[in-house]
Amino acid sequence: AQEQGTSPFPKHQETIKMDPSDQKIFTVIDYVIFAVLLAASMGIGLYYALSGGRQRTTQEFLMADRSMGCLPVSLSLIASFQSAVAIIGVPAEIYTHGTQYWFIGCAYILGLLIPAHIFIPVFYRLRVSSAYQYLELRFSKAVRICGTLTFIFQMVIYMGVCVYTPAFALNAVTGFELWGTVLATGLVCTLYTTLGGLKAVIWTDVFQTVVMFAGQLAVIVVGVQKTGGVADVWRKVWEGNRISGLDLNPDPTERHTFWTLGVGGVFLMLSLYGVNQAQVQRYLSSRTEKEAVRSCYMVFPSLQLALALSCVMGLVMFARYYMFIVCFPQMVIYFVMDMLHGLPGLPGLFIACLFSAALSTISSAFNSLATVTMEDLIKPQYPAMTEARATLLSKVLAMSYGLLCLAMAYLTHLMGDSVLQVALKIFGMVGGPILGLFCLGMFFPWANSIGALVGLCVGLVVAFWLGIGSILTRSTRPLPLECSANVTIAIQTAISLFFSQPSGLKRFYSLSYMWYSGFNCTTVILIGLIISFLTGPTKEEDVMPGTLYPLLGKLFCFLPEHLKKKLCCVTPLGQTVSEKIDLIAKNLATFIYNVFAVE
Ligand SMILES: CC(C)(CO)[C@@H](O)C(=O)NCCC(=O)O
Ligand code: NA
Repeated sequence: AQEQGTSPFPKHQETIKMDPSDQKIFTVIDYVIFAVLLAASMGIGLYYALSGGRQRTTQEFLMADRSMGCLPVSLSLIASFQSAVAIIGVPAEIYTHGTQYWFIGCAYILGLLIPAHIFIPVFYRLRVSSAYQYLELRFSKAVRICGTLTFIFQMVIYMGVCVYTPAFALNAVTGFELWGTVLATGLVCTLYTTLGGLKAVIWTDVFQTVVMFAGQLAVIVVGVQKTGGVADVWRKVWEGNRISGLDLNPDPTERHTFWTLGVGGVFLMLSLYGVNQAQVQRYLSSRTEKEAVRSCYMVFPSLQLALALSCVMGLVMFARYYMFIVCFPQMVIYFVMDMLHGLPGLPGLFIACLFSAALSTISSAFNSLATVTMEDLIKPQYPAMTEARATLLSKVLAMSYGLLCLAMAYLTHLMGDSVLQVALKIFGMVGGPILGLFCLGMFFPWANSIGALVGLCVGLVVAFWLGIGSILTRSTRPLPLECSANVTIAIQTAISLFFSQPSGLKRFYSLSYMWYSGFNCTTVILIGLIISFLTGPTKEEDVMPGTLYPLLGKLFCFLPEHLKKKLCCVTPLGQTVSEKIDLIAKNLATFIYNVFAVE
């Protein structure tokens, strides 16, 4: 064991291990608290399996009967993408690089206003059940399927990272059994998601978000006390240069600046809060459109609070261990255990906080994946399927994705330890092109189906070229694979030689990962528009009403009316036409399903 205060950190990660039985970090109360979290989540699942409509329709299982109020929806919205990755990763980031990352909070303003006033009205008024249904209404079936597959890909990798990260960090510090933890998380989550459907997912999210905040708050309060009070913490982080001013450096390769975080972050937020099925499904499960918009607004303060808590935790941690330059993610867990041991119940609360964060994210992933697989891939093929069958199948799907999640955790394990950057890179590399696809459809009436398809494909290829290139050219990282190290080195050197030759490309690869969403979104829009104009742009009259948002018309509001009409879509999207749109959408959807039923 290490001595406190003097040198808690050795150079090697393995030696930060604490033996739980040796130091008595966990008492009975801690285990009880953790068990209560799991039991309560299971209980909520069971409650919704046995009450209400008893999850006998897909409307209830996947859409929560479209009856949710704005408070549970808003807490559930922040829980979806706030996982243990953020709880561990953000303090580590603040510790190592200072508070610059905090400026991502600026991106929350536009990143939530735009979804609330552009994306939610479009999706809500079309009465879709999956965001990808929009792509079929606007473009074609092929675009819908490609969009769906891309989303599935994104969420499947992401949930592997989510379930693996807390288990790995805990294992490294407290000796918690790694695969036991992964299995427990995956199975508990699969069970309540499969039993209770979206209602259970949303209500467990509410409960878990509260636990998440409580755990972080406990660490901060105890941490500040043990490090000598607020003034002392402030003095140390100030002297340690951890309070960053606004960095206005326009260089796009600079990792974190106001521009990459505050502007690039808006695109990241749009891809998560605007078009990601997990979130769109929550908006659609709201009672009314107004409630959906209100819940989006309510995300703002909660998300700021979540960000503030994790940033402050990083600062307190710095005040405690300022003599060490870098911070491993596992160090955050070490810090927490160092602070909380000897205070029965609190270590358990923090473990519950970590798992709340993880559970609420993967449950959203399971349910949204089941939804898109059902609504976008299966139902259109078998439109005559009975409701009972469809519901059973949805449950089987939710469960299968749960098991797939365990497999993905294993894959993440092979890729080495992954934290904040990995998660945000996934959002940018796969979520960015999806965002581009929706923007292309909503804001550009000329875009056609071929343009959308080619745009998405090119966007994904460029995204992966950029993403993989950046990993391979920055080869200072230690190799994560122990087992087949030789083979890995050989392959890595070969690929990095291929990737790192021209110096212009090197600059391209070093683009800040915070720009990935914006860059990839733009690629899809540009390629989509070019291909659309080459293959014959769609006329505004031919676009299904209600699928367009007159963004260009609003941006160029100063132009004369006839020019605006010629240049861009000016179709109004008022509440008055919404019922008409509803009807057309429904008719068209029925028509499409009937066409496929005949085939
Ligand atoms: C999605 C953001 C950027 C919003 O602040 C944040 O929640 C975050 O950094 N998430 C990291 C991914 C995760 O926690 O799984
Ligand atoms: Na979460």
